[in-house]
Amino acid sequence: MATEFSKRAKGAEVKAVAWIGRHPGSILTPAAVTASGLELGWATTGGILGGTAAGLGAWYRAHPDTFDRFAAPRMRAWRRRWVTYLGRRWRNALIACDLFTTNRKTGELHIPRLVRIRSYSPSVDTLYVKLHPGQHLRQFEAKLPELTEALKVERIAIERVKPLLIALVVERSESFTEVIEAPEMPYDSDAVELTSLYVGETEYGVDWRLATLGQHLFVAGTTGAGKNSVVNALLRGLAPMIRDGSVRLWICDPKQMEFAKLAGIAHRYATDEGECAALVEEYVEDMQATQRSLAEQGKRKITPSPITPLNLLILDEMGALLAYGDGGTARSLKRQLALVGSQGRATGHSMIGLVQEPTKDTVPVRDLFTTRVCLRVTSAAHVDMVLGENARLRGALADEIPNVAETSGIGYVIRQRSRVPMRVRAAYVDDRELDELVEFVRAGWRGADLRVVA
Ligand SMILES: Nc1ncnc2c1ncn2[C@@H]1O[C@H](COP(=O)(O)OP(=O)(O)OP(=O)(O)O)[C@@H](O)[C@H]1O
Repeated sequence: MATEFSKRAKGAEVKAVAWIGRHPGSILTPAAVTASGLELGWATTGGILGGTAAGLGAWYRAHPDTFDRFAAPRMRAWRRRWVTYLGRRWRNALIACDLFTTNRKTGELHIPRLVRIRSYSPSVDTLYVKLHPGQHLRQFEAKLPELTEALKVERIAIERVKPLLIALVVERSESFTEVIEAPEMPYDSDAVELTSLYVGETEYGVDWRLATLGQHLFVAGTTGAGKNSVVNALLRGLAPMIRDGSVRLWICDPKQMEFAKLAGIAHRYATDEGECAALVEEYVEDMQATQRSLAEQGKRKITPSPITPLNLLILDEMGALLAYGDGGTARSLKRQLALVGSQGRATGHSMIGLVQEPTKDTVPVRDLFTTRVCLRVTSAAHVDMVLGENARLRGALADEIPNVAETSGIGYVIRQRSRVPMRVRAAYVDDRELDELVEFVRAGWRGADLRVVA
């Protein structure tokens, strides 16, 4: 560095010019407003500014989807940059945490600079930070608890982007502090919306809904993360259709814990590895029979009814089924699941796969699933394995969810259109509400051919 040879620090005017070079908007925006005021008149300029604000307001009200996708993240990032992390606050936090270097000759402090802020969601910001030579990600890692307090945020995670560039993923606040109540069960099958079933809430304070028809759902989360609550919330929403035989449950339950309650209302229910393999085989045969029947009738897809039901295959402990079994069974299971993944959507054969830990055995099949949910996991690497590349960098801090009961059911999904992670919480279905579901279904049971394999 040139400054190593001189005791003088860079001039303030040089720093100011460099700063303006990095933030051209800070000069160009006021300059454009002034030029417009002088050229077009102040009334016209006020009108343009007011019109822009009114336009944004109208967009916000009329089209929440596109506004939240395009405008909100940019406006939020801008506000965070200039209001929340502006100058002194950032500088003081890094000095307090000892995260700077000092020029030995001039005594000048080199504070890592915030080069970019992305604010994909209301509760998470990603801060791209340029390090100075001599600094390393490890120093930041060691100081994360102090930095979290200094910036007054909930949690910070860290990623290396490239040499001398790191990203701090800052979770500003916890969106979910209360347990979300189990959804009501609709009474009539007609009231069930198969493409939009209530599962819980999102960090935006709106319903978190998932489709079952035409979709395959993958839920990852360590033990106690609340995987079952995602499934049970969906099943409560489907209750009348299960009762009427328009939805059939095929359950592989090696653990025989919570889903054991559902054995009595399942079309097929299996526990050990051999039975599960037989169940999946039968499920695939059912799918192929439906394919033939659709071809004969010249139809492209089914409309769920007791004659052509939606068949929901629930695989608990998918990792155990795919990894620990004898090689031959696991291989055949993978082949069958690949068939369901690629062909089941038109025939009304949907899968829900639950895994405790994404491993090399579960990762290949993961791509068969159209919707993926990552609840609390034990390793940072698991997040991208479940949700896709850079999901953690964009704010999916599923490995940072504290390992306490109060966080069960909290996780992340990728928003379909923007590919940005969204923090969600599943509603909690307790034992009594699960019993209620079973009773409701059994009371008016019209599901044909009830047979428990276990
Ligand atoms: N959505 C939720 N909201 C609040 N608490 C929940 C939620 N889901 C689960 N819990 C709590 O967490 C506990 C563990 O949940 P659950 O057994 O569903 O986890 P899991 O991920 O299925 O674990 P495992 O893989 O061991 O079965 C539950 O007994 C309950 O107390």
